[in-house]
Amino acid sequence: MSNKLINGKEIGAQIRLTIQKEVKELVDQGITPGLAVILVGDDAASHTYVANKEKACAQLGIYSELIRLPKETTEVELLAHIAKLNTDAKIDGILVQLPLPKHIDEQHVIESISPHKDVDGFHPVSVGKMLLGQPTFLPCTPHGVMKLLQYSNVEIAGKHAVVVGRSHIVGVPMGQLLLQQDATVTYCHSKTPDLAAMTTQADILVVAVGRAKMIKAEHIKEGAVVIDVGMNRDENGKLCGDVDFDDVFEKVAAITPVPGGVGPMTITMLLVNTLQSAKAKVKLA
Ligand SMILES: Nc1nc2c(c(=O)[nH]1)N[C@@H](CN(C=O)c1ccc(C(=O)N[C@@H](CCC(=O)O)C(=O)O)cc1)CN2
Repeated sequence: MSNKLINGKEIGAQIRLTIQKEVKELVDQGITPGLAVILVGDDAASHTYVANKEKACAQLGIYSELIRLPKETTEVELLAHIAKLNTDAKIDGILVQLPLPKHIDEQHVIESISPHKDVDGFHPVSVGKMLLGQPTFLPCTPHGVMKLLQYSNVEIAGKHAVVVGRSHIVGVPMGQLLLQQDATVTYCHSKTPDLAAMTTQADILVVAVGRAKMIKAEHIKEGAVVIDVGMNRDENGKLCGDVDFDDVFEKVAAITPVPGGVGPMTITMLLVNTLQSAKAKVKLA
């Protein structure tokens, strides 16, 4: 494999070994970290991600509970499940798989999760603490990207990082975490008039927009590090990122592939957060 590739599977596996060891230490003290995942509806991709989360928990010795609910589930019914999990001593982390069916208010659901069990890092309390640089649950995908950069020895301080995309889940926290590591950060989005003029200034380019292969060689500065958060299907139904991998490859210093880049790190960081939550419970007791 080319040394230009930032391999999320390998880096994730290294981190998972550490988690496994720490989980065992907790279990030896009589505490088993527990994660509850709620899946509403029948989105095929969500089913895959949730199955992968369950498998990863089982491999690392984390207790997991999957609550599958039909797509007709009302918001009130969903909130009742969350209320129970909020006070369930076996559960350290609660994750509601997104996206939710349209009739359910996502933000309302996120805000109903106890901040102590918010292993997704989406609750306003977690977001506020993250912005202030205080210890909290960091959102899994941006946190995973930071780990990829760290494990790949990519220097961040003093570099120009350009984030394309401004979702609350990825783009916005991504820029903040890079800023906290002393990058100069530029956000780009659908209203940015000349995208290439911005992205060609990036030493580190993070793309999280959900549009297959939209970033081409013309958007890249020679020697840039490119992180592709996209997860799309191309015209042949093959999984691909937001970056046209083949088009940019010659120009970049390093790049994450899709699959095998950021995706596996999202699940790894969920396990990190679940462990962190279980450890915090021990400290409180
Ligand atoms: N509550 C949440 N919902 C969603 C999140 C999230 O962080 N919290 N993120 C995404 C989906 N996601 C995790 O839930 C996720 C996406 C992709 C992968 C992954 O490992 N992808 C593989 C390819 C998998 C495949 O073959 O389809 C890869 O990139 O190698 C993991 C997790 C939206 N919802």
